[in-house]
Amino acid sequence: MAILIQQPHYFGDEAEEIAASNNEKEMVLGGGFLVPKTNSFGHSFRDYEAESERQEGVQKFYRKNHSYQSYDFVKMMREEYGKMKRGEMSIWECFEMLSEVKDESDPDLDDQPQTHHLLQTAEAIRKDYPNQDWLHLTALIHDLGKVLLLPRFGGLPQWAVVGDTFPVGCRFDESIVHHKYFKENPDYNNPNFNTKYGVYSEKCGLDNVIMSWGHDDYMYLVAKKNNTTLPSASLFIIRYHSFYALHREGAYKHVMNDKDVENLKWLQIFNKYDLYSKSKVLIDVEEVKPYYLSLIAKVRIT
Ligand SMILES: O[C@H]1[C@H](O)[C@@H](O)[C@H](O)[C@@H](O)[C@H]1O
Ligand SMILES: [Fe+2]
Ligand SMILES: [Fe+2]
Repeated sequence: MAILIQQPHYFGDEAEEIAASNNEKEMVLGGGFLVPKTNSFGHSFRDYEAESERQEGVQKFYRKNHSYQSYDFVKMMREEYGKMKRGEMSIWECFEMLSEVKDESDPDLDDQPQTHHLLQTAEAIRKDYPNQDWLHLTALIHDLGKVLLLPRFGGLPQWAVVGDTFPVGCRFDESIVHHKYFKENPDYNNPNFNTKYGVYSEKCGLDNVIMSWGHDDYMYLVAKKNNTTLPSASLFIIRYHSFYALHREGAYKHVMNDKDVENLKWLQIFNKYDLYSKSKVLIDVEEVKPYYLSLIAKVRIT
């Protein structure tokens, strides 16, 4: 899969301005994207304690995820999957493969295929930011890394593909969902890895921080390997969209550099659409396909 697209035009302060005007819009009913109060099960979004038909499965998922995602495990996966020897395909082909993919980590989604989630995110963000076509494409592809669950990509278990992500090699922040399960992680009691900075240093930049392995980092590696010309904000969104401890809770800011701070603004905009567009309202793929194909047409397949 190759991703080569024209560099979008946007200015440093634009994210801030857009975010500010969008917040205003949210106050006005009927204008802009409205954040729903509840998910399709009638609970608040991302309520990991709420009793629901999803709760037990999600909890089991995080127990495994937090126990097995260690520094050594991630290093090994990055090395292996960085080789990119799983074949070539177009973005749309890859998108279609996600119709077979379900995400067991998500308390807000039932068993609807991931293709719906991608279209819901992309269409919601497109309505509010009609001129930022790079954001539309970013939304359409941000979860494509979940193909790792499919046999062709190694059929990885859910705990190694989905769920929130977090840095390894330093202390697991308390704000991470189901933090208690980290006690079973081999790094938890390792003095090299369980301090505030661990193997990192102040403002070293997220680029130098190793994140738990999953669909975010994989898709980022794919984009990089193909010498994508997507803007750095887009790559940042793809790579850190599951890093809720950072973009929602404000943890790990001490390792961010100035560029990260800039890109985080776009990620925080994107996150509202990624999270709150999850609903039972389905989008007609055939209707919107030509638009997304036109975006992908700016993309050269190698
Ligand atoms: O359950 C969800 C889902 O797997 C998303 O794709 C991921 O980005 C979220 O952070 C995670 O919590
Ligand atoms: Fe995701
Ligand atoms: Fe998503």
